[in-house]
Amino acid sequence: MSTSFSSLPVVSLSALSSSSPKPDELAALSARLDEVFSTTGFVYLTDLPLTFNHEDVFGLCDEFFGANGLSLDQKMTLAKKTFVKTNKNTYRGYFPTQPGADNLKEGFELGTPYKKTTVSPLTGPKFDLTEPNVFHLSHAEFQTRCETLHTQLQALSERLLSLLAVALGKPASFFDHYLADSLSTLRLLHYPPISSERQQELVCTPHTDSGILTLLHQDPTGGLEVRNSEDAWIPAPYVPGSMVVNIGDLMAKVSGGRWIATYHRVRSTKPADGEVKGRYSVPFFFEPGLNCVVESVDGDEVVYGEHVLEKMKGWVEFQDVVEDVPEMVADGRMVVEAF
Ligand SMILES: O=C(O)CCC(=O)C(=O)O
Ligand SMILES: [Fe+2]
Repeated sequence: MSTSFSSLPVVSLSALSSSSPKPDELAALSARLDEVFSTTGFVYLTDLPLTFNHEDVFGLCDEFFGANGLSLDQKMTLAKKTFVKTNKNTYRGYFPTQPGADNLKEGFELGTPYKKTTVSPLTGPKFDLTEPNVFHLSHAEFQTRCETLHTQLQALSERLLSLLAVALGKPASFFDHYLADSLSTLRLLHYPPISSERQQELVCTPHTDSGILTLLHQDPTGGLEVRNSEDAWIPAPYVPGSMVVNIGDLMAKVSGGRWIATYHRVRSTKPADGEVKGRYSVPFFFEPGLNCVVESVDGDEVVYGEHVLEKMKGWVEFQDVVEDVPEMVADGRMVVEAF
């Protein structure tokens, strides 16, 4: 049950760093994650089993969006089809800031770096959620680092999921079928500094995340806020060395409402004098494969690809391309509504 928390809990993952983790430490970690996801839905995780520190992660943002990063023309060669009709990529790649939009951010998204061999019968070639990643030609080494970070965050998600399975009283392997052909997305985000003529309070409007788990790196700028059970917005400031991890809508349903998909938002912070960078954040959205049957503890089920296509109809960056979706998921939509 959501509580009137006034700060986010901090949980150490040091138990995962050992090559042979102690069973009692893993059991304690599983119980602690269950507790925080049942009460706040959000947690800072520290002692992360990643080879990337914050400097490495935000270095990727700087290489893409920073003063010495890609020009707007270069970024637009990677833009999704909604923004550049002649581009082929619909799901992965760049999205620019939208004039007049509530969410004032640009982003670059990549998926699991696997080589796909078949087109999904669910979406067909016209709208392909398993399309390859796109990178700028001069970015070979950047590509390797982005894809390695994706792989490490996927591996960490897998370990968190097995701890969460145990918390639900299921075998540690309960969520393993989520891992086949996973659609997980790594998103590099840049919130440009707000110009004085556009004093906008919110740069990312209140929402819950739609999927399973989100693992977020945020830079020291601050501005992330999380809503408690009394509808108060609680600041979630930068904690060095941590990631903010939260439950998505689908995982809340999988757990039968035991875990909470908590509303969150980002407020603009006043730029320091001479500040031109803005804010960087890097969410990793753990997502199952397109054909994965996601079953809740109450026995409801949905095919993940149908869930995500349904959600995309409400997302601004897919408005053009999702026109084709109703025919493609005609049967699946009924299942989604039931779930
Ligand atoms: O930028 C952030 O700190 C949060 C971003 C977010 O909530 C999202 O992309 O879903
Ligand atoms: Fe979010």
